[in-house]
Order: sequence, then C-alpha cells, then structure tokens
Amino acid sequence: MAQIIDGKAVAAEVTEGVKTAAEMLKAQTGMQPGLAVVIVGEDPASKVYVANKGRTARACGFLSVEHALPDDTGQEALMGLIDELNGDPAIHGVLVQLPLPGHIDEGAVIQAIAPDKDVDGFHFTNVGKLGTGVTDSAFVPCTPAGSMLLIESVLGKDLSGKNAVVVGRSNIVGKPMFNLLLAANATVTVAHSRTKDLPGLCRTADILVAAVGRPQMIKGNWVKPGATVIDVGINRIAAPEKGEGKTRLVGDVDFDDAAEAAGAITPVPGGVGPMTIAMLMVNTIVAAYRSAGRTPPVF
Ligand SMILES: Nc1nc2c(c(=O)[nH]1)N[C@@H](CN(C=O)c1ccc(C(=O)N[C@@H](CCC(=O)O)C(=O)O)cc1)CN2
Ligand SMILES: [Mg+2]
Repeated sequence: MAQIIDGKAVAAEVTEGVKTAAEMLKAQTGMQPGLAVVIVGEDPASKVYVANKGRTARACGFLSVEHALPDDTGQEALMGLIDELNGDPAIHGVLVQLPLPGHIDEGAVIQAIAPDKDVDGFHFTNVGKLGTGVTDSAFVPCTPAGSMLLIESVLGKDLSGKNAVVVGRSNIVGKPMFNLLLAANATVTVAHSRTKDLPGLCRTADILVAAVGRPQMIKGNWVKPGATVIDVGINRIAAPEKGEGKTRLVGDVDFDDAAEAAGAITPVPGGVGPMTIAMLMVNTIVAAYRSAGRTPPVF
C-alpha cells in the first residue's frame, strides 16, 4: 500500500511559515501584506474557494479584501476594479477567481493584472519568466507550485534521472507543471487527449501528475510500481451509497486502484487542493517582501 501524501498537513506547515514571515515583515517595516480577491457571479464552488482564501489570508495576518461582483458585471467595470487594485499601495496581491462568466474575456482580465501583483502567476510576464528560469522575480501558479512541494516531500528537490508524465496541457496546471519538473531535472512528457497509448506512457512515469478533469480516469494498471502519483483533479460525482442525490469528490485518478501500485499518492480531497491556497499565501507574502525591497524567505 502506498504512502498517502497529506496535503492538508503540508499546507498547514506552509501557512505557519507564511504567518511567521508576515510577523517579521511587520516588525521590520510596519507593513502588512494585502490580498485582494475578485469573484464575479454565484458559482458555489468558487464562492467556497474564495471564502477559504480570505480565511487563510487573515490567519496569516494579511489584510484580506474580497470584491464580490454580480454575474452581469461588464468587462469595463471589472477592468476598472483591477486598475484600482493595481494602484492600491495596501494591496500586494490581486487575484480574479476563475472561471469567469462567459461574456467576459478571461484572457484580457488576466493580462490586466500588474505582473508584480499577479499572485496567480497567470500573466504573460510571469509565464515567460517561469519558462526561462527567471524564478527570483516570477510568481509560479499555485496548484503546480503546491504539487511540486508534495513531490519534494517524497523524492527531494533533485529529480535527476526520474521520468515524469503530466497528463493535461492547461495553462494553469499542465504547462507550468512541465516547466517546474524540468527545472528540477526530471525528464518530462506532457500527455493530452490526442496522445497515443496513454496507459502505456503513464506506466513509464516515476512521477505521474494527473490534471485532466475526468473523474477516476487513471487506473491502477496505468501506474508504474512505486511511482509518485499527484492527483490535481477535483470532480464531484454521484454517491448513491451515501443516499439519494448525494455526491462525493474524486480526483482524476482511481485512488483505491492506483494506491495498490503507487509508492506515494495524493488523496482527493486533502491532497493538492489545500496546497493551492497555501501557495497563494506564499505568493502574497513574496509580493509584499518584494514591494518592500526585501528578499523573501524561501518556502
Ligand atoms: N484564479 C484562480 N482560479 C482558480 C484556481 C486558481 O488557482 N486561481 N484554482 C481552482 C480553484 N481553487 C482555487 O482557486 C481551489 C480548488 C480546490 C481547493 C481545495 O482545497 N479543494 C479541497 C476540496 C474542497 C471541496 O470540498 O470542494 C481538496 O482538494 O481537499 C482549493 C482551491 C480553479 N479556479
Ligand atoms: Mg469568456
């Protein structure tokens, strides 16, 4: 049976470190880190994530500001708010919760965030810096950054000689995950819906990262014995065993099946998800240290 990687515990350690770093910054400069989160519309899951971000930010000692805008908010009004937050000296991190309603041009919104406040790491400037290894002034997207810390907790920082397969090529997870694994010296393949013999490719992976958004797609016989499996998926499926109309969360990996083969594996919930919010706190404290002209601690 595999080691179950406890993302909740690692995330708690990370946020404790962020809290200490915030206290140090306050003692040295009087500054309080500030995080602004913008949400448009009523998506229930997004509302939960935004509430968790605010709660965790306050627990770290940050100023936490939430802007909840109605579903019919126009592009111009949203851009105007981002402009305001970009210019607000009390705010060091600006994040727009995704997905946005369909009438809004998501790409334009992301590119409107000042790169030095882009704590999601989605702006072209930060994407380019990560891709070219300029990580001392970049922000790394939270989910891939958190996934790397979980991999590190099992295998250490240097992944030389390891084969990594990332299933999924999204801008938010798959592509930055590729860059981070490559920077850690892994040999990385990115697989996607057009990949030939996906099960066979997955079986070559010492590190298997699943980020496809398809419930329990990756089966136990896709997993190389002893592999480290990181499940980024969060899918809600029907759970008739819990009662009529009930649901439960599952990942992109068939957990029980894959845990038989894996050396270490993240659960859903309690794996990568909590790390996403912890790494947002890291990016925000880093933004605050940089704006104070100080070198941020390494997490
Ligand atoms: N602007 C952004 N939007 C979105 C991001 C993001 O990083 N930036 N990621 C996801 C949603 N997300 C954070 O925003 C997020 C998803 C899941 C979790 C989490 O803790 N999941 C728990 C389960 C929670 C549940 O019960 O539903 C877990 O896996 O244990 C945190 C953050 C899309 N949008
Ligand atoms: Mg759109």
